[in-house]
Amino acid sequence: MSEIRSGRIAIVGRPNVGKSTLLNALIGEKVSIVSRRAQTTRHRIMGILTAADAQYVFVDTPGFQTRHVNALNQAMNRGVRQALAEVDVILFVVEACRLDDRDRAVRKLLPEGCPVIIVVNKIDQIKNKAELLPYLTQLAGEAEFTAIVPVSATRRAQLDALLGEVRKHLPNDELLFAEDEITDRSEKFLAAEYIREKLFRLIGDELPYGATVEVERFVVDGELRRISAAIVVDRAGHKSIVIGKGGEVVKRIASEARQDMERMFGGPVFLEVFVKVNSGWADDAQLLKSLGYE
Ligand SMILES: Nc1nc2c(ncn2[C@@H]2O[C@H](COP(=O)(O)OP(=O)(O)OP(=O)(O)O)[C@@H](O)[C@H]2O)c(=O)[nH]1
Repeated sequence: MSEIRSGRIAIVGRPNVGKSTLLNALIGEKVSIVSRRAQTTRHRIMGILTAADAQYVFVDTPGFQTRHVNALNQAMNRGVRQALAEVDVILFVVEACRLDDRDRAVRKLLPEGCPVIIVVNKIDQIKNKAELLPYLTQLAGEAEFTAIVPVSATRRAQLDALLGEVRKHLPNDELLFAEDEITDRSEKFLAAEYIREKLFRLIGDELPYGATVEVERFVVDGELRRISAAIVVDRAGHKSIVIGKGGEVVKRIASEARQDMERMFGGPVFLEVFVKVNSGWADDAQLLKSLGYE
């Protein structure tokens, strides 16, 4: 087996060329979360693909606004270039047989010295493949690149060829992120897990059987995550155990879970935890009664 390589990859291109579709096709629908400890760049990680011989870390590029690219001032352009210069490979996505001024504006933002792979997407739309050749020749004349790879993101065609090309430019000979630093679970799922874990740790044996955690609200507000969660118990008597004297227990659960979340999500968290009695039983009893059962 060939040695493992890893590195950071940015996907850029004008709106609608298929960047999101391509990312999803490459990494699947899963969103990987990386613990704060493992974060080393100022890029946000969009997804991680760990294959047998390579780990591809896809990052977004802050400030890369191709929509208003003509209005960008020099300083902003410099910022974008700097951010892009920190990645190891850039995928510059264009649409098969289409190249306009917006593509050219994006191309101008690409930093020198970083390998650029031109990804010609949507080749499934080209009926006559002969059309592709003059287009590729035109592209080759207009942009600096290390490779051109035609693909179809929606049909998942040529993606292995693309990854093979990317791999050649990944600089590290070890994983950027170890298995235990990455999770495919959503942040919402993890939020519930953290609360559940504190609940078990702080109440332990006294924990009422059947207590569950439901995240009722998870809103990302800039850097801040606003989370409301309910600890649901079966009986009113259980509620007071979870709340504790003067709310002591639930406050501690919330505070410790919040610290874990901030570490994992890499930003401030506003966490509200309340305790709720599942009225399901009562409702069922009421229903049975109304139907004539006791
Ligand atoms: N036929 C075809 N359509 C595609 C392909 N890839 C993406 N599309 C379509 O192109 C449209 C735009 O795709 P997106 O992935 O949203 O494009 P984007 O570049 O992320 O767009 P922005 O978020 O606006 O920058 C969608 O309707 C996709 O279904 C492809 O390989 N073939």
